[in-house]
Amino acid sequence: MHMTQTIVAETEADQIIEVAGIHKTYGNVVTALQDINLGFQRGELTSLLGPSGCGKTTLLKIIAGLLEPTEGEVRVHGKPVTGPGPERAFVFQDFALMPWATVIKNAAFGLELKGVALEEREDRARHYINEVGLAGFEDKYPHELSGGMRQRVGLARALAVEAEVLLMDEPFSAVDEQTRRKFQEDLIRLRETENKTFILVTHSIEEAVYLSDRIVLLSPRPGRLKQIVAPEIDRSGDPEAIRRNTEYLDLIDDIWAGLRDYVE
Ligand SMILES: Nc1ncnc2c1ncn2[C@@H]1O[C@H](COP(=O)(O)OP(=O)(O)OP(=O)(O)O)[C@@H](O)[C@H]1O
Repeated sequence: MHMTQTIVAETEADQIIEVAGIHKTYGNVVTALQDINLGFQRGELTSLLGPSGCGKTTLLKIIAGLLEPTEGEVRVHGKPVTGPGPERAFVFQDFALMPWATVIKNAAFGLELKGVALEEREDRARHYINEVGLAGFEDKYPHELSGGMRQRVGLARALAVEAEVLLMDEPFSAVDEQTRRKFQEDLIRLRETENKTFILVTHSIEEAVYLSDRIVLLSPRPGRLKQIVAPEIDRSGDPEAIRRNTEYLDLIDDIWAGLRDYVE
């Protein structure tokens, strides 16, 4: 009895985001999401996975407060979301960097908006530029960087404002395979060192299994919760060894078998 109470208390304390009874209809015609109920814990990386058009991006934008649900609500620390907030940072797929500003200025931009003084914001931005593996590129401009590097600047910007929740829409889609792998490894490390809550949309089963504490599988439109999978993969070793790990490969097969019904 005592133990049960303790567990409940811890769960509530660590739950940052609650998605309650979300429905989303676009223009009274397209039902994108139906009856979505989910909780997100501190320090956990969740992937939203499902067939094209099932509402993954819609759900992410509703959590971000960029889109209003037709029914239901999202609560952050128990408070209903009415728009974007400082505890949630959306890392845009198209990077949303200012082309005329250097990496450090771009990374510090969120802090500038918050009114943080120049020296402090550049110190913090520098710290996160380092964290995302861009040390030495502080004075470069976006056009001098590769797609993957620009994406890292976006991530550094989100980390610098000290948002608790990082929302990423297909963060690895626009980069080559090598960059993608490196970025995935960095994200696993960041999740451990920063204790942030990551919610990301992906199309890749491999990526979801490789990165996630939890995978939320959505059904085809209207997107409903199909299954929640919690991969128990030991990620402490060599990243290449993880990709050959039988548990990792079996789980990919299982999820693929479940999704296959929809795509065939
Ligand atoms: N602004 C909009 N107006 C009307 N319909 C929309 C709008 N945005 C999205 N939709 C529709 O809602 C459904 C869900 O879209 P959403 O982009 O959330 O799916 P997704 O799972 O992220 O798709 P994908 O994997 O292809 O990126 C789709 O059928 C899409 O066409």
